[in-house]
Amino acid sequence: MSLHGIHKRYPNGTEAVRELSLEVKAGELVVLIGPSGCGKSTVLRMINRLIEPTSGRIMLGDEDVTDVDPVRLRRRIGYVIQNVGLFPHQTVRANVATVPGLLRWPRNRTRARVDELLDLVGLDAAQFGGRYPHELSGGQRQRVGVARALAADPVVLLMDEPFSAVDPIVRARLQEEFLRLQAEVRKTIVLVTHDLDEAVRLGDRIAVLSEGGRLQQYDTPAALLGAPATPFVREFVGADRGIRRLVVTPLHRESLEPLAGDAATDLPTVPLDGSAYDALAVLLTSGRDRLVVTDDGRPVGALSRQHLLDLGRATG
Ligand SMILES: Nc1ncnc2c1ncn2[C@@H]1O[C@H](COP(=O)(O)OP(=O)(O)OP(=O)(O)O)[C@@H](O)[C@H]1O
Repeated sequence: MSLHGIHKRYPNGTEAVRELSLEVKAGELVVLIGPSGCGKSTVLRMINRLIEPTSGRIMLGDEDVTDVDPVRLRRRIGYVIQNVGLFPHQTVRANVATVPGLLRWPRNRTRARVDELLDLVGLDAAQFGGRYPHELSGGQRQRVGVARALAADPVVLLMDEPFSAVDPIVRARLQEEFLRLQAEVRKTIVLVTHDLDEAVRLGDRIAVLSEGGRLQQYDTPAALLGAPATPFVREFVGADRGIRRLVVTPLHRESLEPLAGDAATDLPTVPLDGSAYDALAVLLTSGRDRLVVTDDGRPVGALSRQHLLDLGRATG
């Protein structure tokens, strides 16, 4: 999908997006981030034409979305928003079945798809399928929202602050689950957030926008944190970017310290396929100074708190 010089001027004269071009590769998760009012939601809603661009083109494959009937377009583009927007008087199953219903799928195909999706987002269909939204927790509602957006196998998924209405612990879990889900479905996703940690954790690439939808940098999380392209980005990613960079720093076998008898102790462990940030989190929550790194359950090396903090400094 690609945006070509899109521009939005609202009737009151606000230039929400002056001119933005962006290419999103198939199967890639791109995060739009920037200060409040910089035009993130406007960009997202132009993609599914809840808002009409004043000028510019948005291409989905080789089709210009401004040539497509907006209602049909929205059936091909999943949309997840902050407070989910589930239909309150419909059950979980009926909510997830919304788009297949509009597309007039046969009943048994819809039913199978709904059960498959509830399973995919970690909700037991037998237990939750018949409930109404008010009978769910915030995190469960959010999962139903994601299942509903994926129901008709959309080409693109748009997500506007999808995890911000839940508390930080639930949010972290939803983010984890969502990463696993995305590894399975590999959708082209554009996600808006104002949370840099979320952007770094979820994004394949991050687009940092400043006022008027101006693109300051479009890069991988590691590149963005390691080499901010403009003073605006440097300011935006902030002084603690060394710590944030740990999120995208893998635990290389070569960077571990030798075990030296640690394996026989009760030190906390972290798997080798975790990040340096996971390791630091384990240390900080356990209050220990050292941990053991495991591969397939077997100890392969150790890491000290100091070593991890040095890693953050060296890469920041
Ligand atoms: N319907 C509208 N009419 C006029 N101006 C609008 C309208 N919607 C948004 N704006 C203005 O357009 C600009 C961009 O708004 P937008 O909601 O896209 O920003 P955002 O980056 O998503 O903000 P936030 O992070 O606060 O949600 C803001 O200055 C906003 O006041």
